[in-house]
Amino acid sequence: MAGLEVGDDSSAVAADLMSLDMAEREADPFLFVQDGTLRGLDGQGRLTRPPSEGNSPQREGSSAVASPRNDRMNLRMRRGYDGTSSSSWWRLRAPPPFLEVPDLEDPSKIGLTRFSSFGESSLELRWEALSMCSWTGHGKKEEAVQILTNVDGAARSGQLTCILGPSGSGKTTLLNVLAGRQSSGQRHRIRITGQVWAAGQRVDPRAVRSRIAYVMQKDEMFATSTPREALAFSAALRLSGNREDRNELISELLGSLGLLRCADTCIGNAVINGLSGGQRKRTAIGVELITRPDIVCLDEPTSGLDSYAAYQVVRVLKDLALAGCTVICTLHQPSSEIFALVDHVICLCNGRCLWEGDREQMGPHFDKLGYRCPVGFNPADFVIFLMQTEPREKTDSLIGAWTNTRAEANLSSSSLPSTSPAAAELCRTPHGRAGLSFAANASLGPVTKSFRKQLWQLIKREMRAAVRDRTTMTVRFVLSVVLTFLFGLVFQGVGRTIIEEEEQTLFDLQWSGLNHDEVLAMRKRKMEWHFNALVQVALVAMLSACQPVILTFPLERPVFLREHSSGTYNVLPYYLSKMAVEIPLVFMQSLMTLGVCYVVMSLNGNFWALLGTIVLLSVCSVAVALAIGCAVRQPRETGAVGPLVFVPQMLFSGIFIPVSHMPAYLRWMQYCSFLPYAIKVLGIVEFRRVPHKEVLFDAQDIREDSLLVYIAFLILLVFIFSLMGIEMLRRRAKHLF
Ligand SMILES: Nc1ncnc2c1ncn2[C@@H]1O[C@H](COP(=O)(O)OP(=O)(O)OP(=O)(O)O)[C@@H](O)[C@H]1O
Repeated sequence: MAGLEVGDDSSAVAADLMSLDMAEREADPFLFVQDGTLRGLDGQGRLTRPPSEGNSPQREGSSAVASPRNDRMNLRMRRGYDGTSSSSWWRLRAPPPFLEVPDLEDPSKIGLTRFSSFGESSLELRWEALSMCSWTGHGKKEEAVQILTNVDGAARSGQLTCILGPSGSGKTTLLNVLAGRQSSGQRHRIRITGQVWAAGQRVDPRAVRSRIAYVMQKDEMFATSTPREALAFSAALRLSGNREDRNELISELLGSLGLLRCADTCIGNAVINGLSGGQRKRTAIGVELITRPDIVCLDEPTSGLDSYAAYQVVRVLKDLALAGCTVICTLHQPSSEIFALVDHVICLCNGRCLWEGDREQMGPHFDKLGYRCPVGFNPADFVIFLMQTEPREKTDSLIGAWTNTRAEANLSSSSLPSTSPAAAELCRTPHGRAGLSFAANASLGPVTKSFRKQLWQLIKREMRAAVRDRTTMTVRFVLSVVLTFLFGLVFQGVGRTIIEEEEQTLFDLQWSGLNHDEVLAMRKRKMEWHFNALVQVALVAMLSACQPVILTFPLERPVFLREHSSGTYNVLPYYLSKMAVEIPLVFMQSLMTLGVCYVVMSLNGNFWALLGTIVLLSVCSVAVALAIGCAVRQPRETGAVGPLVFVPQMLFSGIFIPVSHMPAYLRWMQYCSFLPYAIKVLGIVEFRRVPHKEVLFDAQDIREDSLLVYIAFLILLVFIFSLMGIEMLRRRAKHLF
């Protein structure tokens, strides 16, 4: 933004404004002075917020109103600078354009104004002798892999702590353990030992992880949501308080993260155009910051970003730390600018701590050990390079030297944390800026919302995604239309022919030169064609219902896992929301498919009964597709496993060979196949009025009196596949952390 320069004739005012700076800019995100320039007026040019109350008694009740006039502006400040309460007007030079939105994208101009609602937590996180061991292989081949060995360290509030180290040194593992996101135990074949202390008390990070925000390396978010919607979703499900307070917090976060300009742009992904990498990362951070956590852990927040975008992200983290949070992140290769923002460094090498301390101390420490960082070199690069290029014995001796230094320091220190076994509640003490500027939001605390609220928020998001995701919507309906027309034209009028022929007497047909057996054989053949037409309708319904789920669910699953791990919602409402949005969509698809086929193929059965069957079949197909998406280890496997499940459905549909003619040991598979049941129901509805239908029914193993059993089986399979999906999703979520 263009600032307001204090004119030469207003040097006294400049001095006043400069003195105003320190207190004001901390209290009011829209007012601070930098290099003699008043910055941060709102878009209307009004300074609407009073300066901080309580910081300075003589400023109580003061206010400022600014208005542009030509290239100058008048700033009137009603305040008691000199103990009086007089009103004064000062002329300030205002370079055009004056009415400009604050440039929150520029970190240098935001500085201390960010995260004003984050109160100071004065929380120190310490860890001692953290070790993690994992077992791989089985039996004689079982092997223990030591991933972390006796790692000590600390991270303080108000500081940006960075875990540095080469690839595979254990940075992510350490961060996961500290954030309570590392599973352990017999089942996971992982053992974690050591102690973690927060605010002077021993804690199990897993028990307090709702107070620890964790931003994963990959930005897993709904591509069709905007940053504002993503934050609103997170706030609606994770915060108490009323909507106004939540909206205020969201606006503050969007501003603090520099996302105001793109707040209403889709986040996007590889397929959908959207935010830049840096904006996406800042959105991911914002989603986790919504609960205003005490501790924020970020895994490689700069990976995949260009140097400036990476700088912007780390600048945000620095401001978050300055606002009072304990911020810990892993960094792979920080640039000099980024490294200059870091306060505290933990160097990991082969799962062990090589050094830990304030950034300024890093150079002198290695210098003392004979490793001087050349002038102009990035110290972070220098140390990482050192860890990778020095022989193992050297790095081991460096680690040993650091361990000894630390042990000596510990012996001489009497400030060891208390050993109370009770898990400390990681709670923020609202004082300082938090109390001043965001008192209204004190009511916003992290909560778990009711099942109904979770379901409603999830359905809203799913519906938005379904409408906005044009590609999937196109695939959904174009696939149905193309296949429907193709099959419709191939089987054109198949239903009418059979009825017309039924109306002819056998006698009439025999006049055409055919004998009785030939007439019956011809009728049977035509009935089979008619039946095959129904099978094709069912196939179109089944494939067009499962395809969009197979396309989109694998991409969404990591989002679910992230949100579930942060306690945003549970498995059941998530699954039900997917079903709740899919059912109306498959209903429309089925209506379109059957509507066209009914007319073009001249089908005879009751339209609504046929439609009901097609919808039930489609829902079953969706449930199976979801179950596959939940079951596979990697989302991309869905595409390979899908055909394995859907192709055998056709085998048991009776078009190729009746089930009764299949080998006995394969026949059980028909009970797991939903397509044959749907086809049998369709057959019964469609051929109800057709004479000699028994011939077809016998060939296809269809029993007219079992209609309700077939329908019940279909409904049962929907439930079974849904339960399987829910259970597998639950296991996946449990296995993650
Ligand atoms: N659950 C596990 N079982 C076995 N080995 C593991 C497990 N988790 C991590 N490791 C191993 O521990 C080492 C450290 O992994 P980690 O992901 O923490 O490294 P990193 O420093 O974050 O690497 P990068 O910078 O490449 O992400 C690696 O060799 C990894 O293969």
